[in-house]
Amino acid sequence: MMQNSAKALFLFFVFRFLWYTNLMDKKDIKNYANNEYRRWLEKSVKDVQLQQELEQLADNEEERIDSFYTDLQFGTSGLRGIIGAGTNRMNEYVVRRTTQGLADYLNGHCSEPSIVIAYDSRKKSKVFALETAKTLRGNGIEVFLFQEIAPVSLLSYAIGRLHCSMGIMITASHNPKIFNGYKVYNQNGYQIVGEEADQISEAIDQLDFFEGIRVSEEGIRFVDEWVCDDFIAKITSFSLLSGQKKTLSTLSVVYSPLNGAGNRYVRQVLANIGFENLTVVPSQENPDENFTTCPTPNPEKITAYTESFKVLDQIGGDVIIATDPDSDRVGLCLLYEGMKVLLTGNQLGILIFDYLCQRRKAKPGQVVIKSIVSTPLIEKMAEKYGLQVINTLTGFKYIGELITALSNRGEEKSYFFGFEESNGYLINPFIRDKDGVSSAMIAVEMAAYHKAQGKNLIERLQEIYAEFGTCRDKTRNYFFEGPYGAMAMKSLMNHFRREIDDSIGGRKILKKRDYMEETGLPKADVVEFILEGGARFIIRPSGTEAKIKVYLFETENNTKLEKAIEHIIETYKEL
Ligand SMILES: O=P(O)(O)OC[C@H]1O[C@H](O)[C@H](O)[C@@H](O)[C@@H]1O
Repeated sequence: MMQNSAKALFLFFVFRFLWYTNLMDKKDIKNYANNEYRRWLEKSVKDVQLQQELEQLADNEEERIDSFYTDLQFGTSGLRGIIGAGTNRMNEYVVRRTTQGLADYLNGHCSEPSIVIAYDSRKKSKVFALETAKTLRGNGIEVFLFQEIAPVSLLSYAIGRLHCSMGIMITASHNPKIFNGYKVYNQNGYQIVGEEADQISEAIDQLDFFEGIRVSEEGIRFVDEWVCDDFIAKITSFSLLSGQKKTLSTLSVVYSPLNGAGNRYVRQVLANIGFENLTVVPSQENPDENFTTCPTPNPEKITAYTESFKVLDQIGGDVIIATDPDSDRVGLCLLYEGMKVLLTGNQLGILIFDYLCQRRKAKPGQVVIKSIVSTPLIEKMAEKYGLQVINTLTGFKYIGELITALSNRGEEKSYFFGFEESNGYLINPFIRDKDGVSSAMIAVEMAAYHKAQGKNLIERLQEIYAEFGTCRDKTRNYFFEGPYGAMAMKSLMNHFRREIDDSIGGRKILKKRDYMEETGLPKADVVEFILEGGARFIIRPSGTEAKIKVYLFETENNTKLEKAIEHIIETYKEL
């Protein structure tokens, strides 16, 4: 007879096959989830807390199904899920199983593996970091654990400085407080991709949540303070205005770390370059796992700036800078003609790129790396300076991968800038993920530099549009939650892939690119449309949240196209 865990594993693979081939119906999903739920109830009799959480799901079918219909999978940026009981949730069991799989992989590939672990200010981040550390120790892996919350970029940096084989960051980045997550970095400091990610996922899939996990509390080492100081000094060294107090003093900045890890680092770096007019938003200065005053701590969203606006109104000031809880994203708002304007991630990317081109002599042939969903205006700007642009799929890990390839060829110096429309920037290749700390520094310098010349950032942006052509960008998000939402998203993507060919929103389709076919990039569930009149849009399911994302690029404001796309999407929501 098949052992229980082997049987569960077998059923899981059958389920996974049916799910991916879209052969499951709602009844299958329900049955699978309910079986798994019952198994968790049986297996966790000794865990009082888990039993209580599971009992709460007994009368809540929707939540129960969503918690158990699948396992959390590595997406754009690691595992990410709602905190709670279940295979599709972030909890101690999921964290230990993931870590055990990672340990199995690493022990099979490395002779003396070591891992550095960081975490942000979220609910359970420290608990999950400790569980991760114990599971690694149980597998004989050397562990360095940060003693305090740390930005993603510091983790990426620490991997190299401590000569580790990998790094793990416990965070759900900019998501609301109910989420947490688990990002895995390789020895080069970027998040796992391709075959390595597949092999790690396979190692995890082999495991049960309750058996075969080895833990030990012995021998966890902490990361020394010098690593943090070293990181701050390194970032300071990339300043392009350091010590130019006359220019820097023209600007007044309000900064919000959005209750996350950026506070200490952004402040220190700005102090180091001699920037003094900084006011930190008091209610968002210290860690707050509830994100009480910024329920969605995402610098892409105007609502993340509500508290900053109050401070700006009190003290005056020119610019607001915000970094998200793991401090890999940065956003910028400014006062323009009496209004508070939030720059899009693309606009901020364009401005930083422009500033770097002006201040750091670009050498022809140097490389700018951006995702396919980030503004194409960069290509026109790059042409002027003789820079080469490389496009990647969404996920800064692909930018990290390309930088590493450059570095392996001894061409690291040819890296100029990397960016994604989702407010992710990297001005120097010393780390391999987007960095909110150095980006905050450069954004402040850039605003001061233009202000000293009598210009604000909107005026500079208009000059850029005048030179290279206007490119309006809009990113729209459409949420499809739960297992049936995931099925609807699959059908919706198939609709755009197969049914939309001639025109949309009154615009003729000139070219359509399906990234599931050969494009030179890894296959991905993305479809791109190039339309007459210079418009273009891309549609894809998010790899970090349960939503469809549409990225529009147009020369003029065209709501007809947006409405037509939206109409199709809304139809699928009702399925
Ligand atoms: O569009 P998504 O799959 O949700 O990803 C949006 C962004 O999420 C995270 O911030 C990743 O680190 C980025 O690389 C990615 O661009």
